[in-house]
Amino acid sequence: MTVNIGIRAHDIEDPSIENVVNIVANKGFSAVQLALNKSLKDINSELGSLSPGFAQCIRRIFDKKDIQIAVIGCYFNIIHPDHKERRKGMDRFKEHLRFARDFGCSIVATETGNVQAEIVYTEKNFTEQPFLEAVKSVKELVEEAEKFGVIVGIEGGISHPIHTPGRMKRLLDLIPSNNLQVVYDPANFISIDNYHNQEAVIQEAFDLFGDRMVIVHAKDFIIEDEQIKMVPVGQGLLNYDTLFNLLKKKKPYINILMESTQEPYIDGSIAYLLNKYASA
Ligand SMILES: O=C(CO)[C@@H](O)[C@@H](O)COP(=O)(O)O
Repeated sequence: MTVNIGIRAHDIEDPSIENVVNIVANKGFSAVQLALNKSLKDINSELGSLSPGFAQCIRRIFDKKDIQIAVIGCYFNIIHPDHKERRKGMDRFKEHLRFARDFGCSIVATETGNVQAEIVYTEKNFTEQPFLEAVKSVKELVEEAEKFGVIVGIEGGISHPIHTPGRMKRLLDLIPSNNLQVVYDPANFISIDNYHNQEAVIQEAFDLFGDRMVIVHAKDFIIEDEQIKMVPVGQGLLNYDTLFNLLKKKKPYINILMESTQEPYIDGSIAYLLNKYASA
């Protein structure tokens, strides 16, 4: 079975988007996660700047090399303590939703923010209030997505209110819309307390929201100074055998997008993923 391996575009360090697309294609990737403000640094993509023409221009660059824009990354703090900042982020994300189709893409993604302005690990994120604020923000984004027939992709992680598979399931149940789906990053649900049982955490994610996974992020982790440290794919402890055994059955051809993996590790990480997927 073909495996759809891609990469986060700004992990390819080149100021020219044309060069980035060439590199992505030459490495055999099929798709990217594209963050406009990170991959198009010399083009204004701030709020109010997008248009079908903008999107089609970018889309044509990727189409030339048959590279899919699988997801548009528009990560922001959806529960930012400064409500002006939060509103700016909400409006910018909604603008991305309006023009996603013109990029040839159906998914715009974000994580669920932080009680602090900066995204840091704090258990204050795990209380009920930040969760309910995250639900309120996601609900508003999903209402916009429903108007344009596109998808809000929510990614979980331990530095956010949606920090466990259980919390992700609660969010999905509280916003019963098919315009809300999951960007599943298994490494993001790994903590210093659960990494010994990572297989159970991965299994729980598939049990609770496997059918709602639309993108998978591939990275890896090690334990350093009693902390989780993200490392390039294949250089850590993430159990890709467990992950791919479940994924291959549940979600054939899903986009698996490498993250936190830059040169000189990219080719080695691709080979690792292809080998693990083939043997799953
Ligand atoms: O997993 C994570 C971060 O935990 C990523 O998906 C997230 O970094 C993507 O955001 P960026 O577009 O790289 O800012």
